[in-house]
Amino acid sequence: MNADLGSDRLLAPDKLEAELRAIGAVRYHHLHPFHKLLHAGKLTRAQVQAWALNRYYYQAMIPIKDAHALVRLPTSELRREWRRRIIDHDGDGPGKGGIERWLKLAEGVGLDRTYVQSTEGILPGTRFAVEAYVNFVRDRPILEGIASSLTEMFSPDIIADRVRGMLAGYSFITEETLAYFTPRLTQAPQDVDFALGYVKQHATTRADQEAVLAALRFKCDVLWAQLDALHFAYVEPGLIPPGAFVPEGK
Ligand SMILES: O=C(O)c1cc(C(=O)O)c2c(n1)C(=O)C(=O)c1cc(C(=O)O)[nH]c1-2
Repeated sequence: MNADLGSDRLLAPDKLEAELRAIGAVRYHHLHPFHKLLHAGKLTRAQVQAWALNRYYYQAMIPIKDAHALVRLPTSELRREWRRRIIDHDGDGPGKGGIERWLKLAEGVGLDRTYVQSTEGILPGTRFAVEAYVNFVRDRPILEGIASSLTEMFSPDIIADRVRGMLAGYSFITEETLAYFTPRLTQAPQDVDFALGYVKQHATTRADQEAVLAALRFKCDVLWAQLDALHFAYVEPGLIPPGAFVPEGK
């Protein structure tokens, strides 16, 4: 347990940032065994398909989560900033944006677009974890909602590792398939610049700061739980829940 937890002293903003980063170092999903297998080229094509299919649900729900945040931001300036995130994912026209690029990734690993979009085959664990994130941002104070996006502080490193590892490890993966990730390397730092600045400025009591830290821990759990569900169903022990995606040849 954090030794400072009992203290009611306000942390300096940079100390708060350091505490946030310390959470990522021990709880972010780069440490999950499923990601280690994925990035080391050690999964089968079927297991990579299961990952792409389930992760689609996360991607598809991110703009809905961001729309919940948007309505609670009080100024045009703040809403403009948050609106950009929705456009990043939904695009500013048909065939554009992150969700569309994720569908291309899913098709690139051999999945049918309509089946992926239906979300019929996703794991219950994926559905519940992603919904918990959307509901958290809808229901909790906006400061915590913004703080929960701060896992993105840690995503550029894992994305770079993932792209390198998957290109080296799987003959069926091309740079074009992984094109989803390229804009994320600039979008995520831009998201973080704003969200981290907001949190450092608006967490003005120790209780706020603890809530911000708890929000980031919660979000790490959301990401971790999705990979637990994938690992359990498709790696070890390999128990696929009724109704979930069954890869061909399984
Ligand atoms: O590839 C990844 O490991 C990863 C992680 C995260 C994250 O840390 O939540 C996001 C993304 N990717 C991503 O692509 C993305 O659009 C995104 C939005 C958010 C968010 O919480 O608003 N996280 C993430």
